[in-house]
Amino acid sequence: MLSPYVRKRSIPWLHNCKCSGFFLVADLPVIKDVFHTANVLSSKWKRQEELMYIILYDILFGQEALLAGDAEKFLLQKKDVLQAALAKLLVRKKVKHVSDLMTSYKISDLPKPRYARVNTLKMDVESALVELKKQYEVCQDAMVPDLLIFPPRTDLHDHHLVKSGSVFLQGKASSMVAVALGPKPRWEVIDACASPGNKTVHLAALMKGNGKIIACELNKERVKRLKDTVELAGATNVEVKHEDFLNMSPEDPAYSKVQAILLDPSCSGSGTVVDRLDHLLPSYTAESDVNRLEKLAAFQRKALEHALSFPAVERIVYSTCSINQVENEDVIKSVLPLASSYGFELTTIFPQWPRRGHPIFDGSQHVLRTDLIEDQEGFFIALFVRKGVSPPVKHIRDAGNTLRAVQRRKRRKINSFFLLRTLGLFL
Ligand SMILES: C[S@@+](CC[C@H](N)C(=O)[O-])C[C@H]1O[C@@H](n2cnc3c(N)ncnc32)[C@H](O)[C@@H]1O
Repeated sequence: MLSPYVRKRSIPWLHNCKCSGFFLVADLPVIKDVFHTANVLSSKWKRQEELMYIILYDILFGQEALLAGDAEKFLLQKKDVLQAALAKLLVRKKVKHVSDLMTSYKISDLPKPRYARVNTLKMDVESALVELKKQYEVCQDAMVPDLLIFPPRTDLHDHHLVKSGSVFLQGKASSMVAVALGPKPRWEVIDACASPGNKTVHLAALMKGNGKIIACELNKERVKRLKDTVELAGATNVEVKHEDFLNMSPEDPAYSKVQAILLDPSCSGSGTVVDRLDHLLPSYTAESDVNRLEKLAAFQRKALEHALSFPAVERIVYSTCSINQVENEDVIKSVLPLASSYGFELTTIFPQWPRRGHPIFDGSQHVLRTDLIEDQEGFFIALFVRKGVSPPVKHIRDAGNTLRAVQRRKRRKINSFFLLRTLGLFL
């Protein structure tokens, strides 16, 4: 059953929620500040923090008549102090009405929701919702259909659906990548830098377990992790390869039917919270950071150019969990001429998403960014779609061979001419 404070408020992530009612989260900073200012909670009541929040909400803004238990009685006795604290808060935030209080809080102050993706290879979204609603307040994301949104701080780690691989704990930005690629069920797809495999198994689910996914991973230890994820997800259409993606030849007949590539290469991870502590490491220097970024960007560019050269590929999605332009827009900009020569164009993904790429090249609005603070992860996603016809690799090779043969014949003719002339001189 939903709690009495269920309401949908005008905060960004709830706009992405398919359901109509939701939690109090938008009011939570106000409630917390009132408690902090009033300083009325003994340690006994502090241990029941969440309950206190609900009751205080009802005392200040809700249905006081419904309050009956001990905790309610305790807070009702403190009503004057709590109302005075609220009045102080209005003065401090320089607003007149309680309704204006919310807007005085920065979005980054608001608690953030949790996400989990339903592995549709094992369970459909409806059944997952029914099962999870027994314990949690949950709704479906409006942009990524197999993604579920939970209230902040929901802990699903030990839930049986997570342990059995029916639900994966995957963030929204990360879940947008495979959806952006949009593979069809019978396609052949390469996941170029695959481990730990969250996007690999998402691809498998989107392809309904059909077709084939070649999941490539360079690092031996991480190959094991990838295999575990694939097994947990029950993704039987995945072939795991311990290989350097750059060594997978586009001319190899084994890849002649590959229609899509997901390229999520190693990156600085600056869009994830953990990486923001990098600068505290003893080895950190600004210079080492620049060198590291340059090396990463060089690899990312090379890998993207390599992906573009597969002859039958129609769609390539490039993503990073980095907020650095050098790993994102700069990489895309640098491959645009090559992409265009192969017939690829950047194509808009999730047009309803407001945060687009930095405007450093024509078409930067096609790519998207997610914000580290507001969206919890700083991701970058770009999609190339082949619109024109590119000469298959074999033809490029044949054309190259023909050119070289013509040049050889020309050289032979010239040599023969000089030979004859020289001979003529002597004859
Ligand atoms: C950002 S992680 C991929 C995360 C993965 N896509 C997911 O969503 O679970 C990048 C992975 O690429 C692997 N990698 C780096 N260079 C590679 C290469 N040349 N070929 C294949 N894999 C590579 C790394 O070992 C790492 O596991």
